[in-house]
Amino acid sequence: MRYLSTRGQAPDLPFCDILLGGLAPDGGLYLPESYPQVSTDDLARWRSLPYADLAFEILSHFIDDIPAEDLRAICRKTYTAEVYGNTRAGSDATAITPVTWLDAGEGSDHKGGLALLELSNGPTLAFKDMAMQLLGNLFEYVLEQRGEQTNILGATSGDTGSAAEYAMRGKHNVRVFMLSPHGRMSAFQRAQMYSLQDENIFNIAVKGMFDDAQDIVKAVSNDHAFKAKYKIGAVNSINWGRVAAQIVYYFAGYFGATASNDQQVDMAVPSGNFGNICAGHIARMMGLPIRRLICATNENDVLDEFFRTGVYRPRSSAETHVTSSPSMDISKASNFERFVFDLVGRDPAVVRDLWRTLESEGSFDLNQTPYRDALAGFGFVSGSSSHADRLATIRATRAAYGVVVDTHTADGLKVAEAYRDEAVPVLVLETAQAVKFEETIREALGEEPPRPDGFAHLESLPQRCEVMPVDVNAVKAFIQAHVAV
Ligand SMILES: Cc1ncc(COP(=O)(O)O)c(C=O)c1O
Ligand SMILES: N[C@@H](CCOP(=O)(O)O)C(=O)O
Repeated sequence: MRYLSTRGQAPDLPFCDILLGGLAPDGGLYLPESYPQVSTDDLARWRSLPYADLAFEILSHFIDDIPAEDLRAICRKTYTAEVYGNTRAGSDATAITPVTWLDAGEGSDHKGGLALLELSNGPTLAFKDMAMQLLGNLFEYVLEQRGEQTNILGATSGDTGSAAEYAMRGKHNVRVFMLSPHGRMSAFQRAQMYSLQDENIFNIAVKGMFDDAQDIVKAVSNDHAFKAKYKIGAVNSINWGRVAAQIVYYFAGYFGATASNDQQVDMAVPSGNFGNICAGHIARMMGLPIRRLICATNENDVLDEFFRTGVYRPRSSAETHVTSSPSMDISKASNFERFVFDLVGRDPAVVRDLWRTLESEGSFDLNQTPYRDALAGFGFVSGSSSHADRLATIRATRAAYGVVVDTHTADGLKVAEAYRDEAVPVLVLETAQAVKFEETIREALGEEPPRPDGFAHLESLPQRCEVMPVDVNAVKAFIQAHVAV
């Protein structure tokens, strides 16, 4: 399998060559040259596989430059009940991504039902662990094979950072430089990252929003000489490896919620950088019977606006709201470009044109183009959720089902309810555990959320972090000072 850039002006490369990088050299994002198609036989065979073996089956369609036995071993080492054991009471850790029915719906096919797909039982209690643990093991494998090192530069709004740092800490051939928005994350998220004392982990808090941090990552990635000299790698979802690993749980969730491969489901996805739902889009393009992908945003509703109106208008950092689902405080969703590439028939010239318009005019409008009608064929619907919605959903979910959900999952549930019907069940992707956002849970419920063992004194650990202005050169200088070349 070879990978091509959404902008069409970069060389096609095999998986291991794009694994360590971020943006393609032409500023686009890598995607497989075509999506593997799953047959009914594949679905039948995969239905009963353990998660690690399902991951191997799916990923081996995308990765043909790692020997099959090595890839299988990496998947089995990654997806264990020990690594993903932070489940809520009663959930089955061996499932890795258990499905919890809130309302089981009608009959054996759960028509009209509502379920959570638990994705946040890994080491940092957010769905980012699902891909990041695999990426850590893949990085280690490929770097060992090549005798190389990498310096990861990432941006986080709260969860990617800790997931990456936990996946990479202590690895001798990887350093992590992680940019986070100063003062914008929850106390738990800050403590998770800033309390790490490992020598290969560097936390940098920039005085801006997530989008400012992501712009710095992209600017460094576009400085090809710096990127090559300092061996800059990526762990954000601009890295194809992240998206590939996230495809797997759409299949696992589908199998967990259905009894036969003739059934359809809706999947509701709390969305920010569009990486998670982009993986769902690709699973659907591969033939997984997803009826609708429900894109749920918070008050930062650029994506919802696009799916409702056909107009894409990213907002500036000054216009980006600071919300109680802070990990989704994103107004320039990187992976949206991957979706648009598919929407415009995979024509990179059209993508280049749209992104030129975006740069010059600040938005693009698909309404007078054939792509507006094409959009309907991709199964997306959308909605947004506010602070008041979030609080009401957290309260209602606790009252009706006895389950405490986090603020992002609450956004997913709120929007899912608006689309729920009697035809299919809807799975809401549970993207984080409530304890990560305990201030808002306390506001909603007047009680502390459940705290898994091992996190008792997290916020009182000593923390270290470098604070910087939003300045690409300052970040480059920091990397230069900490990397010997
Ligand atoms: C808890 C949580 N939910 C949802 C999201 C949104 O996911 P994505 O950026 O892949 O759209 C994020 C991060 O982006 C997150 O950390
Ligand atoms: N919500 C993310 C933001 C970065 O998204 P990514 O999927 O591109 O890594 C976070 O919590 O950091």
